[in-house]
Amino acid sequence: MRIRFTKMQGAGNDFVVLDETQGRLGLGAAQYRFLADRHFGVGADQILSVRPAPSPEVDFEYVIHNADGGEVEHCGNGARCFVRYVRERGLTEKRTVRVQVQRGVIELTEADDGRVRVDMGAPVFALDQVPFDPTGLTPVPAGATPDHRWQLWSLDLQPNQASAPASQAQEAMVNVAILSMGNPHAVQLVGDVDTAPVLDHGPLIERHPAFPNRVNAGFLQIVDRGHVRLRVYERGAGETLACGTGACAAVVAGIRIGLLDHRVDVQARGGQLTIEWAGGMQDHVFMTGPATTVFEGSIELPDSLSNPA
Ligand SMILES: N[C@H](CCC[C@H](N)C(=O)O)C(=O)O
Repeated sequence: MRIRFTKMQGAGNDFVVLDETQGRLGLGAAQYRFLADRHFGVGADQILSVRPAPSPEVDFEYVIHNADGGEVEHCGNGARCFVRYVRERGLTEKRTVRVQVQRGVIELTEADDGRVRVDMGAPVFALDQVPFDPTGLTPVPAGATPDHRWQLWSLDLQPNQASAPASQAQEAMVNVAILSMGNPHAVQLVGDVDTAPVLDHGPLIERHPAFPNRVNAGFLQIVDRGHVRLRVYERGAGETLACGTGACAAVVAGIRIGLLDHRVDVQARGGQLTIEWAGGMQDHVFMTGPATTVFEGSIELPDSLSNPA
């Protein structure tokens, strides 16, 4: 089957976007993995599907699959590309678009300067909704350091000696803040993102048994109360050049710990995002950033992929 696609990126987080407004393509995990494959397919961190509104309250449905083929609840950088896509293709004239995602409804607005502002919804801190199972884990004592005003958890990163190469088989204890932006995040403070063990510890955190649905692992460097640097080892995709929900989770964690103001510029490896959160448990998080169409194309999906994965 040959399908058409649009390649897009938001701060370097890249996507294959599929127009399913005229009907479903009926793709499965193996076909999403193929599209995301940077050698045999198109190459992307996530695959975004644009679908018709499932109810009169919204304008579209937005479905996200990670590079590993798994469907996920939310994608912030993808949301900005979504609104750029539907406006560029004339699928809507609206400047503010309401979109149904797995976690609920989000509002996307294309600003005059070409950036896109997304209402990312409220963060979720209830551990069972992340989900996160603290059984057997050690809570970091609140006040352990002057800036720890929020419960962090110590994770024991026992690499699987059998699979981890000797260079990576380092035991480690990391203190993480746990929250959800619709998708799960574990954020830790580091002194320098450039030297943080993102590729060593990222996979160990992603698959830590305390996260029944796995987790996105954020490495947050505080520059000052209005500026941070961030790297994210994403669930189902590995380290990406930017992670929108990860930027939201990291800034929310920094504000709750008492280290950040309510509007923060986040410098990711692929670009800059601006995150705003007033700090109330019901307050929504707002993200502003770029969205770019890179190219359009078509690709033949091998018939062998159509068999159930
Ligand atoms: N890897 C994420 C989904 C994509 C999130 C990220 N690309 C963003 O911009 O928010 C997860 O499994 O929850």
